[in-house]
Amino acid sequence: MKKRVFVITGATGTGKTTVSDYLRDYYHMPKVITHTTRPPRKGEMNGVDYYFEDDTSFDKNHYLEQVAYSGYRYGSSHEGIDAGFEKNPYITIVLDTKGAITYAKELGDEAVIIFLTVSQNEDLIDRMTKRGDDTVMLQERLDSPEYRRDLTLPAELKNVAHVIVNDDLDSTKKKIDTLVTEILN
Ligand SMILES: Nc1ncnc2c1ncn2[C@@H]1O[C@H](COP(=O)(O)OP(=O)(O)OP(=O)(O)O)[C@@H](O)[C@H]1O
Ligand SMILES: Nc1nc2c(ncn2[C@@H]2O[C@H](COP(=O)(O)O)[C@@H](O)[C@H]2O)c(=O)[nH]1
Repeated sequence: MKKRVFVITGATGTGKTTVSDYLRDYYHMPKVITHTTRPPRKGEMNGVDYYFEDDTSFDKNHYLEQVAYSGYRYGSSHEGIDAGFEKNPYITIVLDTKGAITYAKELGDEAVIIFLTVSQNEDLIDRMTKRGDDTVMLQERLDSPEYRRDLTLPAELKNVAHVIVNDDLDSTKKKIDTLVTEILN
């Protein structure tokens, strides 16, 4: 059985975590917990949503890739990926588009890249506000080059990523079901 990592990418608020949680809950794909220096949002837990790090502890891990996003550091560790694959041949991870490009290059067709987008970018602000994002951090994020960059499918992922418009969650789940069936059979 060929190993696969389902990489969910796209702009903030497009629903990457929601889709990755769906793959974990309905397809029993272990979710790779990544590392960040960003402070936790309300309700987020260390070891569940992220490994929350400071600059010193962040540097102690061994990363397949790491990025800066809106002023904070994020990275996916070899240890986290290996731990996922020890449990199951199919795993899932949430990454920005820079990370997704690295996965596509490093892992080839072992990485199944799913790029999420929405029809109206304004909806993303609404979603993040409803999610309870801190207003100052939200504004910083909207002003960041990474946020703007991830609104568009990068050239490196054209003809590589499966693009899903996540306006309606039920229809997104159906598209994910079709894709998973296609890849796993
Ligand atoms: N199709 C949808 N319609 C409306 N709300 C949605 C939809 N999909 C997800 N959401 C909601 O939008 C919010 C953002 O979703 P989520 O946290 O999954 O996004 P994300 O891409 O992981 O964001 P980030 O990159 O900032 O972590 C959540 O509150 C989620 O419940
Ligand atoms: N390249 C990587 N991107 C990551 C990683 N962990 C999370 N992310 C992405 O960062 C942004 C911001 O995340 P948020 O939780 O602060 O909203 C988002 O696009 C995530 O997908 C990682 O290890 N590597």
